[in-house]
Amino acid sequence: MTVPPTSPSSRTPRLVAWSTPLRTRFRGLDVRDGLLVRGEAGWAEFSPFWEYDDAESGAWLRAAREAADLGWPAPVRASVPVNVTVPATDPRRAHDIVTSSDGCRTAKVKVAQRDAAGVVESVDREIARLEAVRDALGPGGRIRLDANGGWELDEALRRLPLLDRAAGGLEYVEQPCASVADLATVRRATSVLVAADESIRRAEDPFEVLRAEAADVVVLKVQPLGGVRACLDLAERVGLPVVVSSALESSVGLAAGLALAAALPELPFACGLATSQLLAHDVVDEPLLPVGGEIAVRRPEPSAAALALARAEPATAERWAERYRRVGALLDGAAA
Ligand SMILES: O=C(O)CCC(=O)C1=CC=C[C@@H](O)[C@@H]1C(=O)O
Ligand SMILES: [Mg+2]
Repeated sequence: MTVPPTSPSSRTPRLVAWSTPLRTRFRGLDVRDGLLVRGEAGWAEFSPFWEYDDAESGAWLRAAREAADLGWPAPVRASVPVNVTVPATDPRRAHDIVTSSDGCRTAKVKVAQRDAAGVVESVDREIARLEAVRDALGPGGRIRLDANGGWELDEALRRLPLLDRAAGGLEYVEQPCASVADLATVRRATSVLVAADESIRRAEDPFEVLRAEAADVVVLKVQPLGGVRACLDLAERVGLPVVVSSALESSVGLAAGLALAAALPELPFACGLATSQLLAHDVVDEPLLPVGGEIAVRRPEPSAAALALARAEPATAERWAERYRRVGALLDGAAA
């Protein structure tokens, strides 16, 4: 599909909408979709989750324009260690996901998932998942949790010691509670390190986490934070160890996360960039997947053959083109 340019910064964009089933349900999604945008510097991805409004999607478009129009700063490393991502699934499936992760030595396990009625998953199920993941990883692997802010403070304080024990030691817990104040309390009251994700990428003021001494680690995602350069700048100003994570993109979007991880001066933790493993189809011939637990830094291009399986239906493509135009108009209006 070819559409007229929406802004002077993207003169001859070509837009292709993609869509794929997920191999395992993840953050309530069974399907992931997005838009690929071609600019003078290469292909970019614009894929805010559908529940994000146009204002919040502006940062995602800034990231796409950076990729399409400018490209990224030079890498300082040729490959990036990554974690396998384990959705809130049953122990057998969790075990399989880890053993088929091509050598990942770190697993990030989703916890605190709520069902359609809003009831949080039982700690017994979480324990069973962690035991399966530890069994699959062996004693040397690392396990981190991601609660997506889903626990109340008292739940986090009650569950974390149990989950720490079931995992045979946790590397850290990502966003155990929603508020910065609760993150700070969890950090003070337990021995488990705390990583901030939503408190950075969806916050009015990402530095509140610093002032409250609420985190040991920050998770940075290129699209929600407005691009690779914006993330490098934030990392420098925050001064805490950074984990680069995906927003469940296709390999075209993952390449931006890889570029960020490759350009950071220090990279002490495995990054959450192995999420092409969760997609049934990707948009490139050779997706950005780990080999021996690391992803080689490169920027793959979408291919007609891959898109034959991953192209969105016309109605979905039209929704994406519309959204891209609306968010672009909002950004350009705000800049004028
Ligand atoms: O960090 C990873 O292992 C994979 C990425 C990941 O977990 C996420 C991707 C997209 C949306 C988020 O809900 C989720 C996260 O919270 O980190
Ligand atoms: Mg997270």
